[in-house]
Amino acid sequence: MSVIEIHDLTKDYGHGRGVFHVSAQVEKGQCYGFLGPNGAGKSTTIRHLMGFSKPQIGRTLIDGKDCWTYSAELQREVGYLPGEIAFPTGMTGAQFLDMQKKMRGISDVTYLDRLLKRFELDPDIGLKQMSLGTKRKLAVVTAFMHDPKILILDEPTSGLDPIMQEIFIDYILEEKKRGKTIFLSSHIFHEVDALCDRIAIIRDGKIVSEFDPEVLKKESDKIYRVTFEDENQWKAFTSHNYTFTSINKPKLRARIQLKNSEITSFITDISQFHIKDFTEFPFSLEDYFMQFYHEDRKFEGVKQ
Ligand SMILES: Nc1ncnc2c1ncn2[C@@H]1O[C@H](COP(=O)(O)OP(=O)(O)OP(=O)(O)O)[C@@H](O)[C@H]1O
Repeated sequence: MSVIEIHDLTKDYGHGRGVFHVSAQVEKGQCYGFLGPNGAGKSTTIRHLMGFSKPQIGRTLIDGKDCWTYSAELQREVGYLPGEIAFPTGMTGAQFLDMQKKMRGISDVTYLDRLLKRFELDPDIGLKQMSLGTKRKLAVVTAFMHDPKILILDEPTSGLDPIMQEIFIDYILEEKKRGKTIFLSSHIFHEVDALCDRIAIIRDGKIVSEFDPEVLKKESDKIYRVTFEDENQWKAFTSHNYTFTSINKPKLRARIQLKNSEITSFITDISQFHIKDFTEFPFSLEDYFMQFYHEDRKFEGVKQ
């Protein structure tokens, strides 16, 4: 049994909005990422995992329990970091944390103190006076103060500065090592790449690709950029029957995309040319992702 299960989840808000037949499984100790832009359906999926919303079709389960039926129990146990959080006004961060401690029945504050230190959060400030970033840190500490086994994170690092983003990523990696199961949504490639064992790309409420990023990196085509000194050489090269992803005449450059099996013959071919520069572009999750969002603009021709 997987720790987190999404089966055929559908919520149709009309006009093509919502999520449609989404399925995913997350095993114990795994970090699963939902990658997509605003409005793709990430928060809708997460709201169903947290039992805030009832599926029209399909089901979501955590630890084998239906998220809608067992919503109160799961909401207590799971570490949930919402995309946006509205804090009450008229109290300090410390008072808010005290309230949360009581609600959750936490008496041992060792883990909470560790979190406050780690995220450099001074809770003795009024919630109203807190900057957006500080509020975000408070949301993080609140979500994890009970040291939950399962973390559900909606765009976890949005609103954090780059240093805090790194601290957060290191923290999640450590939690993963401690065996926690994590489901996160994001539109930040670096975050997803650094954390996730499996990634689903979501577009218009549907999963359009699901993969293990390590396998994809190994198996994906390679991109090389070749720059020439001489226009005739550039012309001869670009008239070859390769898959060119861009051709730049003013700079006498071309980018080509090769399957692993084509590399040897390419190296033999290219050795006959006078080359000014030869660069391999490593696999990029962003480029892979963009394929699904720019399918109609395959040949851009202007990349440098
Ligand atoms: N309660 C609702 N009623 C109507 N439409 C909704 C509702 N909730 C979400 N939607 C629509 O469903 C689509 C998916 O929204 P969702 O919030 O899941 O996207 P997202 O990928 O999390 O993006 P964002 O980062 O902008 O929240 C959007 O077009 C949104 O406007």
